[in-house]
Parts: sequence; structure tokens; C-alpha cells
Amino acid sequence: MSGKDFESLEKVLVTCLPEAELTEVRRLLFGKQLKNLNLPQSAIDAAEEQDFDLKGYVFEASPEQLRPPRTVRVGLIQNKIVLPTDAPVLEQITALHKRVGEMVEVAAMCGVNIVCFQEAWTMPFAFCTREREPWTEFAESAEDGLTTRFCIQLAKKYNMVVVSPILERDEIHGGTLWNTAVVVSNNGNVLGKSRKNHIPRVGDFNESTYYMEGNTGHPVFQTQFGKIAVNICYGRHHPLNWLMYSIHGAELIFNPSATVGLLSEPMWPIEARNAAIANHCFTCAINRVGTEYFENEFTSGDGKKAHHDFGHFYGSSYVAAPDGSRSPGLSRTRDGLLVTEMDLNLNRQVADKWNFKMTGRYEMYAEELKKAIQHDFKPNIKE
Ligand SMILES: NC(=O)NCCC(=O)O
Repeated sequence: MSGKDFESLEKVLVTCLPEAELTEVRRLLFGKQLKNLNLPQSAIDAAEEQDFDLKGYVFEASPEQLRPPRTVRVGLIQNKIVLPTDAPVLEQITALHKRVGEMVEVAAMCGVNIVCFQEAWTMPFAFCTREREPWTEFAESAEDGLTTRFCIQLAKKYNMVVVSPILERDEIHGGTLWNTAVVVSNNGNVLGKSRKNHIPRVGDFNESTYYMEGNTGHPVFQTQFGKIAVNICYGRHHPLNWLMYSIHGAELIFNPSATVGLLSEPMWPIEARNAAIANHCFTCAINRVGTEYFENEFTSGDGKKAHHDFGHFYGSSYVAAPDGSRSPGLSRTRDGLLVTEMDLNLNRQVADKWNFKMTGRYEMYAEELKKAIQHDFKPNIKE
């Protein structure tokens, strides 16, 4: 069975393991068992009709005496591109708006308060090609481009915060391109944007050909439902990136991604989950699905044959909690909507138990890092 035919680890476990072993294996692999979230039948029917995976889970926290629960429902959407990569640009964008718009409608039926889409969700992940045209034509203004206007409509219609990762064209700065997440509040105001801080230079991820390292730092957006931040894709390999969003107060960090099986799949279940544990917050990892075919062949600079695709984007979107528990992943092969309900009080409860922030010794590391980045730095090796 090839990577793109293998639906999910979770499915194999459920199919192959006896009940008692399954409980233990789940405890070890996923942490505390989560309750299933009761989703309305109308949403289940709509997901089936529209052919996407719909799953729902609950992360609980202990009741407190002084604080009421801070319950929020989060929706993660993973999807294939809809039209072939050589279809006219506007048609591709419009088809993706339609598909994802329908999935957001189902998220609304499920009571979702904050929804996040995958990285560069309005386009094929064409950066492997190194060609500029037509891919740069997918770039839009973060403030008032077609896609942001579409997200504003969704936000207002469903009273939902929308996190929309796009290829941004920044007309104020000479038409510069950025890889950017736009955050639209549930009343339809653009709260701001967060640009991708770390650009991959690995495999076919030739993104440095297109845009630069982000210059927006580590913004955290105060929404009606909690403080959120967006760490885009390759940023998840950088523990300091997660840390800084958390230091700025993020309670929930989204990681909209586009990544392929042969490159990163063994790392995928670990990185966002580890960040949730290390930073006493929730993390939400989202990956696209499918194989995207490009008309012109490209090489990977590894002596191997030229090819027309990037490989299989393996989906598997999931949510991780600060106590180390995580939801099962969505399918590796199908579009999907993952709905999780979490009580954000869990963040402080876990922080008070494990004290990673209190014991972090940031002053020591700040001092040592300041020295380590100097050109004449001498490593502390005793001989
Ligand atoms: N889109 C992106 O940054 N991909 C890089 C590969 C990875 O981080 O798995």
C-alpha cells in the first residue's frame, strides 16, 4: 500500500487491535482519552454528502472556584485543491472559496468559534516549480484582497473568527510577496496579520524563491474567544518561534502547513504536540491533502529524475493540549473538518502543575544566546 492510499494510523489501530490493547496503545500514543464531541446530525449528513471527514473531540479541564470555564470550539479545515493547477487563476481561487466556504458552513453548524485553513489555502503549493508565473498571480492584499473580503463575509455570517493563510502581495512595499496569515475577528474586522518567520530550504520547498522571512514578529490576536497566534508551517521546527508566541500570551497557536509524507511525516505528530506541552498552550496543526500535478517538470536538485508533483500531502490535522493529550488526526487522504472543544483554563492548570514558564531560566538563555550569535563566539568547551 503506497503512502497516498493509507488512510490513517488511527484507522489501522482501531481495525487491528483488540479493545483492551487499543485502550493502552491509545493512552501511550495520544495521552488522556478525549470524549467525542456530539455533533449535530445535520452537520454529519452535510459532511457525508460533501465527501469530507468530520470529527469532533473535547479537551476538558478541572472546574475551578474563582474562574468559570473558558470553553471555545475550534475548527481546522484540510483540503485538496479543487481544479487542476493549469486552470485559470481566478477559477482556481473561486473554486477553493466555494469548497472551503461549504466546509465553514458545516463548522458553523457544529458551533465553531474560530476556524483556521491550511497554509496558502487559495492556491496549489506551486513553490516546488520555481516558476514565477502564474503562481505569483495568486498573491493578494492581506487587508482587502478577494480572499480577505470573502473571509470577512464568512466571519460576519457565522460570528466566527477566521484565520486565513494566503500568499500576500504587499503593495505598500513595492509589491513584495509574503506568506501571511490574516486574522479576521468574528465581527468581520481584520484584526491583523502574521507573516511566516522561517522559510524552508529543504526538498522541493523552494519558497525562498518567492518570499522573504516575515517581519511581523510574534503577534498575538486578542479575540472574543481567547488569545491566538499563527506559526506558519516550517516555523514548527523552531522551538523558539513557538516560545515567543507563547511569551506574548498566546493560548492557542495555529500551525497551518503544507508538507509531504516522505519529508516530514514522522515529525508531524511530535512537533506541534511538543510545543503545546513546552508552552502550556493548545496547538493546532493543519496540513493539506492530495497530490498536485504541475504541467512543467521540475527537478529536486538531488540527481533524481524530473517529476510533475511534490509528493503526497498527508493531511493528518490534529489538536494538542498542554497536558500532552492530543486528538486523533484527520484522514491522510480526504478533505476534512476537525472540531475540538477546549477549556482554555487547562493552560494555567498545567502551568501550575509543571511550571515550565516559572522554571524556564529565560534570563540565562537570553544572556548565552546573545553571546553565541557573535562572530567571535567561543564555545564553552573544557579541555
Ligand atoms: N510549507 C512549508 O514550510 N513546508 C516545509 C516542509 C515542512 O516543514 O515540513
